[in-house]
Parts: sequence; C-alpha cells; structure tokens
Amino acid sequence: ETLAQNDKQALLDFMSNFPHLRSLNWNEQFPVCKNWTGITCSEDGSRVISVRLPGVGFHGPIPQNTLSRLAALQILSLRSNAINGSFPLDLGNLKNLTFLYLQYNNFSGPLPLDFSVWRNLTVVNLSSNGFNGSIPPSFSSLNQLSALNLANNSLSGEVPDLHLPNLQVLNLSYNNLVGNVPKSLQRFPKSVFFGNNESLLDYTVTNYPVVLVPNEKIPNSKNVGRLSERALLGIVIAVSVLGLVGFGFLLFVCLLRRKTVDGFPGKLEKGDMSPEKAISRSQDASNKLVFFEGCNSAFDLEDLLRASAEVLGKGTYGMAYKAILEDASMVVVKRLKDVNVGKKEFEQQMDVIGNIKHENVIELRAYYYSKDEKLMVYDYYSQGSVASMLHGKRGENRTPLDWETRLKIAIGAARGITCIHTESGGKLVHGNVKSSNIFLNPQKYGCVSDLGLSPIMSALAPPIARAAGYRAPEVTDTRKAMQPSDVYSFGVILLELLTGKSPVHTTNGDEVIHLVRWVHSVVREEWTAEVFDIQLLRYPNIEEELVEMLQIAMSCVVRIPDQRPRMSEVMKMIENVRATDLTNGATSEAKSENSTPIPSSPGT
Ligand SMILES: Nc1ncnc2c1ncn2[C@@H]1O[C@H](COP(=O)(O)OP(=O)(O)OP(=O)(O)O)[C@@H](O)[C@H]1O
Repeated sequence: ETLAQNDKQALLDFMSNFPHLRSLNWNEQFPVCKNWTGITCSEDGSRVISVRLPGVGFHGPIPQNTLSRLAALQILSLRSNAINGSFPLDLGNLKNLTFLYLQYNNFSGPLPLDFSVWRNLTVVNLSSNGFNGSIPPSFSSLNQLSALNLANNSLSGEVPDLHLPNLQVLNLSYNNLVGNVPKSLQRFPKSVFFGNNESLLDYTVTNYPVVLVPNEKIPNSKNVGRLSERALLGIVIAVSVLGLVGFGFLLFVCLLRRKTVDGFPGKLEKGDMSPEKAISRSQDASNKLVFFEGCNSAFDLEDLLRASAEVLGKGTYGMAYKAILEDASMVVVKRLKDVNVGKKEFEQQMDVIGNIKHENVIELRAYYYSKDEKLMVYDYYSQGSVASMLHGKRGENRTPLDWETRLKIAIGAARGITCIHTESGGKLVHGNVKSSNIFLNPQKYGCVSDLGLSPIMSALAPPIARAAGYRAPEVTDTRKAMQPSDVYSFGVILLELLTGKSPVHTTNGDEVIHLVRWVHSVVREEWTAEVFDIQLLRYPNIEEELVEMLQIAMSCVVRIPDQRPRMSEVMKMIENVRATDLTNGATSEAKSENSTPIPSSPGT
C-alpha cells in the first residue's frame, strides 16, 4: 500500500481516541483505501481525501490533532452522531476541505470566526446542533459556497450581508436570529428564515439572479436561429408522393381506432396498415407527412404503413400507438385531439419542436397535419417511462431504481427542460412535465418528451386526474403553462424520485393524497428520513445527497411562481448534488461503493 503512513496513523489515532458505539472494520492488516469503511483515497492511493462516518455513535468531543493531520481531506462527514464540544478549530489546517457535514450532533459554542481558511468549501451543513453566537460574516469569503445549512441551532444576532454569488441553497431557519434579511439574501424564499424573529420575514422576495449556463452544457444552443433552414429541408423531403401515402397513414390510424374501444388498449394485426388499402381510400393529396432532417433514412412511410401497431395509452393530448416496423424497429405515433390552431401555426410549432436536437430531449421524427388528423411520430423507448420504472408493477422486469440512476434521470431531465427553456428566444414551455414523459437515453440519463404542445391545444379540456399532481397552482387557476410551472412540475418529479410515491396517490381509506402536500407535512418540523423511498435507504452514505435534492425539490414547488428558481439554476443545483461524488475524485470504484446496497444503512 502506497498510502502515506501519516494518514493511516492519523486515522488510527482518531478512532482509538474517539469513543463510539458501532465497531468499524478498520483493521491494521487490511489496506486502508480498499477496505476501511468510510474512507476514500486519492486516485494514486497516496492520500485520504474523504472521511464519511455517519451514524457510528461517536460521542464526546472530536479528538484534537487527528483529522487535522489529513492534509488532503476534501470531504468530512460526521453527521448523525452524538458529538459534543465546540467546533473542531484545528480543522483549519485542511485547506482542501470542500464538503463539511456535521449536522445532527450536539456541538455547541460559537462558529469559527474566520471561514476564509477553507477556501474551497462548497457545501457546509452544521444544522441540528447547539451552535450559538452570531453568523460569522467571513462566510462571504467562500466563493465556491453553494449550500449553507445552519438551521436548528441557537444562532443569534443579525444575519450578515453575505455576498455569495454561487449560493444556491440556504437554510437559517429555527435559530434566534433578529433584524432584517440583508439585500444580498432577499432572493431566497422566506422558508429559509422561518422560526426566527418575525422581523426576518418582512421582505419581498426578489427574483433569483440569472445563472449563466455555459454554452457547452447545451450542445444544441447553436441550433437556435437555424430553424427555418431545417424546416425547409424537412418539407422538401416530404414530396407529394409521400403526401399521398401520408394520408393513407392517417387512415391506418382510423382503422386502429375502429379496433379500439375508446381508450382501451387494443392490438392491430400485421398488415392492417397495408399501403394499398390506405392509398385506395386516400382523397386528399395535399397533406403530407413531414420528416425532420436525419430521420428519413431510419424509416419511411411505407414501412410505417406496413407496421403492426398497438395502443400504448391515452394521454392528455390524445392516443399514443406503438408501431413495429418490418425491420423490428419501433416508433410511437401520437394522435392529437383538440388541436386549437390552424395549419400554419401548427406547422410553426412543429418546426420549433422538431428542430430541438439535444441528448436529453426526445426527438420529434415527423408530423402530419390535415383538417381531421394531427399526428406526431417519435422513436419508441422500450424500457418504458420513468413513471413505469418507479410505479409499475413489481416483478419480472422491474428492478428498483438505485440512487445513481435516479440522479442521472434528474440531471438529464433538468438539462432537457433547460434546453427547451432557452429555445425560441427563451419563450418555449414544455407544458407537460411528468414522469410518464421522461425516458432514459442510451447513457441512462433522463430524456424528456411531449413538449411544447400546450400553446396549440385547446385549454378547455379538464386535466386528467393523474396529471393534476404535477400541475402548478397557477396553472390550475389560469390553465396557462409557463416556464415557472414547468419548474414546479419538475419539482414534483424530484419528489417522486426521492419518495418513490406517485404525485397523486390514495391511501387504504381511499383518501386522495397530493405528494407535495404530503412531503410538506412530513418535513414541516425538520428533514426526516421518513420521506425517502425505503429502496433508497439501503444505499450507504447518500443521505446528504437525498437531503440536498429534497431541498432543491422543495424550492421548485413553492406556491408563488416568482419564488421558484429558474430551470437553469435547478439544473446547476442538481449537478452540484452529484459533484459531491465527483469532486470526491471518485473513481468508478468509489462510486459503485455508494451504489451497492448493504444490509443495513450505517445510520440515519
Ligand atoms: N416514445 C415513447 N416510447 C415509449 N413509450 C412511450 C413513448 N411516448 C409515450 N409512451 C408511453 O405511452 C403512454 C401514453 O403516452 P402519452 O404521452 O400519450 O400519455 P401520458 O404520458 O400518459 O400523458 P400525456 O399525454 O399527458 O403526456 C405512456 O405510458 C407513455 O409513457
């Protein structure tokens, strides 16, 4: 083993001088970096970079001059123990410290005066302790700080003017703070200051600052402004011959409908879409199936017409069918009902949607418009939607989603929606964000579908019950979807991923429960492990990430639209949750350690 002997000795001194209830497998004979619980080393194995020991039952003060010798330490988590005494000031040596989790202990006394010694601090959670004294203004020197949680302590005095441009998550609730919220922090929702002197709630929330999204994060942003060029190409491809057959295609759908009793899945046999049948009935050759660039090679209309098809389900905007092409590839055909606009407007919207090319947005392959029929064609995602992965029937094909996968779903979907929100001069709205519209791309990141339809659909249709759980309060009132309402719906998806519960579910007594309200009621007092999906509690060392994600979700589902973060900010926050692992210097090995279920969680 190449680990610096000093680091090993520091850990041994720490453990032997710190009384604890649970025994750890820190056997001197075993390699520290490979075997010791809670320890992660740098890639070359020379230094300890992470110590995560939640819920080990440590009690008493942290022994001096032990952890402070781990000079390369980046992550320290001693949360959920029974540690008392004052803040371990000797950690001031740890110049690389980036993540500090000491929540749920019995620390007391003042916070360190000078936080500037930890230049890299990104996440600080000291909540649920007995810290007193005032909040040191030196937090201001932490340029990287993105999350600061000091809730549930006995901090007093005024809230200092903290200029922290990267701060995304703040919680100062349930202390003894007085005075007014300084201007610099008035962008945060009032819940941040609950449980202090009432005077702190006396401000008007200003808008969140715009966090600029680096261009490389949205690979398709260069496509903006080139829409009409591509649209032209698509239209050229759809020559009139195709148009003729296209009309036949809609007849196929009519056939399909005949076999389907209003909304109940039915199956079409192979050949039911035969082109001969369809074309012979075709009367309107001016309407055409419009393919988008790059899609015409994958399948053509003839293939579509020859396909077998089955009903996938009935959604807000109409029926969805799966068509199986001759070469066994599959597409989804959506048949829109209640389109509220004329042909020109419809086509314009399709152009906007069809030209979004992004790895986290499901591509629209083609569309069709006639007076009586409006169709949209997408690739088929055989794994099913995130809704079916989370809530589908357990059994043969369904394995519970691990946390790593859920994080990737959240990150991907957030990137997809952020991309959508930057299209069309920042005016495009997804309008139907829900887990049945999120699929997994080949890299297993979330990928959003069914976007941009709300402006062209009749708003009169009452919401389907299962959609209601995603609907922002203002949309229920006005029936008009906006970007902040997408953020709300996305927050509900995050809650779904965290809790494993459907957005609207019923209890045994048939009581209808809205997920947002339920989560609010469970976490009203303090963050509690009870909200989280039991499936997730099997994975060690993810509690900080769960709690952070919960905080992000809660910021998305606040009632007032202006108080919600923008989607680009939500995306950054979620990417930061994951940075916990990445800045870990995490090799795939260290990461999989986080994903491997263990029989019992080391303590929450
Ligand atoms: N591209 C696709 N690949 C695989 N399954 C899909 C695809 N698109 C939709 N589905 C599935 O087909 C079913 C019906 O989809 P549809 O989008 O019409 O309704 P929905 O998602 O339930 O509601 P909404 O219309 O509000 O989005 C859903 O179960 C959905 O997950």
